[in-house]
Amino acid sequence: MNSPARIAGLAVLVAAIALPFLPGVPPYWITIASYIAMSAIVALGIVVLTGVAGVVSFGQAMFVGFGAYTTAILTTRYGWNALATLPVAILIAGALAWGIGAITLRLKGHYLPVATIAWNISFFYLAGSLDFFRRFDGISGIPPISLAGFDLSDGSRFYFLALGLLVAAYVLTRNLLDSRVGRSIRALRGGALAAESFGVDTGRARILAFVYAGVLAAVSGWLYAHFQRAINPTPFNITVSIDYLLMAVAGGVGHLGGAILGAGLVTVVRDKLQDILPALIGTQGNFETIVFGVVLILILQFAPEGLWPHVRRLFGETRRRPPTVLEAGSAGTHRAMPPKGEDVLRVSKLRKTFGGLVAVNDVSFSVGAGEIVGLIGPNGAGKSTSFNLITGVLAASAGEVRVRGEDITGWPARRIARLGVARTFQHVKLVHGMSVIDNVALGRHLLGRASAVRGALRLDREEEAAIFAEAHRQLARVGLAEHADAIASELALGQQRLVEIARALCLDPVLLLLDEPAAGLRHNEKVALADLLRKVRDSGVSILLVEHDMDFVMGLTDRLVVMNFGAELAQGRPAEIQRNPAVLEAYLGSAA
Ligand SMILES: Nc1ncnc2c1ncn2[C@@H]1O[C@H](COP(=O)(O)OP(=O)(O)OP(=O)(O)O)[C@@H](O)[C@H]1O
Repeated sequence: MNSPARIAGLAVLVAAIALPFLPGVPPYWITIASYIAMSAIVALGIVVLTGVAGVVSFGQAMFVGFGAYTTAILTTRYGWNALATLPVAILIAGALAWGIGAITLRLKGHYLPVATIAWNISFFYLAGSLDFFRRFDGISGIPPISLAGFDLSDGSRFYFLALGLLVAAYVLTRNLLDSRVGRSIRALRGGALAAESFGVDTGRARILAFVYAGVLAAVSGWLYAHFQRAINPTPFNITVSIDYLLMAVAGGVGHLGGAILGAGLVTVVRDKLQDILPALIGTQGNFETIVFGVVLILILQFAPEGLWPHVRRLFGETRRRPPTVLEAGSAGTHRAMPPKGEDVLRVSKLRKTFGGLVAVNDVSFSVGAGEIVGLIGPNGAGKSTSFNLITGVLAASAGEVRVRGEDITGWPARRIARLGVARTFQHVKLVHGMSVIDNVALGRHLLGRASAVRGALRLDREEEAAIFAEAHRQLARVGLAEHADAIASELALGQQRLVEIARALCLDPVLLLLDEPAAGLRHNEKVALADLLRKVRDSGVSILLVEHDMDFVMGLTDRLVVMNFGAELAQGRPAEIQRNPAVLEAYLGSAA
């Protein structure tokens, strides 16, 4: 438990607490340390938003402004106590972030960062133009934060308040990312399609990350207003937003520790350069901005992931271990399986066109309860497209898909997953930076309930224990128990396919769609996989399988559907299909 990294972290915290008590420490250092704490709170939000969720925002200073103006207006104009304005600042910033996020996060590519710039500039000029915000003169006379007669806006007391809020923000953020909702936010980068297929509302997860970052920024703004005791639009301008982003990037935008390191580094270096450069050059000017830019370019050139991974390596890697709770007892409830004979999946006249190309041409077939059906055909026959139509990844051009009698045509993937439809992908879609067991646990997203708040406050441990117990059980079923803590992308491709199967089994499916599950597996691994799939079938689960390995398919499936050029060519038992002249001609013949 007491890893060198943990001890180093505690040592930094103890040093931060001891700072004001050290003999000879000038008050100015305490002021700088307070600024670092305030900036680090904003940068922590950027780590969640940009580093984890992959949303680049150039507008975080605006949310700092929301927090600062809320408390400035409520305290100076309406006589509120400073402490009472904090929850209001959080609510207002959260609500505005939700609204802004709902509009802006629909934008793709570079339009999104550009939109955040536009919001920030608009806010700057709005605050600078409206009497309500006292224009560019700003609001002065903001009272200190006081608790039971203690002035908390003073020197080291303010520093401890800022440090306390930074520690709280750090712990809450770490807990959040380590929770069910956190996994869905972590899946946004690279794994959004797979996450949707397991019931994650990725649009909501993005907004949540945006709101969380906005709220942290507002808390920092609240502190700032009471520290400065006067505010105007300048510290909430786009240039300051860029500073916050640079802090996170220089520290390491994918790491919580990087936010604190980056905030410290940028604040101290900027401060030192402001002192040194005018003396060196002999004239006043914003030279530190130029040098600062060069230093940052060098950091990004030689440490593109920021400095944090290098610092962490000095103290040895620590990988967060998810709860290993095989002893946690119940792994959760299991879905009632459909009775034998029921059509779990019925596809009727399904059609998909891409421009002039008919990828799936009026295909009809069904999969019965507890049946393994193989969907085979030459390359480009339309198998994967059919999978994507059934699971809601693509919208059908015509036709109908029913799961257990329910017409699911046109449903989004995450809604279809709720019916117990789980899948793997032809091109493996795991969240690469996440551990194997976290990836598998994502498959159980729908069976959890814990909200972001419960996760951040660690009130979700019982549910997490059940989720991970099931994830470990399914990982052991596919023979990868010993790889639970590995990073998913470190595994061989065949093993990654097995992780996808474990993730799909975690959903407790009634219908499992496997796209080339045996590709990349060795012979004995294929035999083990076929055994597992038979057991899964025998437990009542229906399986639809796309596979090119004919020995694997013929030995495993109960029935086959053969496609060619998007159309259905034949259906029947494997032995019949092997003798079917049309199939031999179109597919097996060409393969021979
Ligand atoms: N998003 C897309 N846009 C345009 N064409 C597409 C798209 N997806 C698939 N296609 C085309 O649709 C046809 C069917 O492709 P699909 O991937 O479904 O075949 P497949 O049977 O799964 O092939 P393989 O065994 O090689 O994976 C192909 O001609 C393919 O190029």
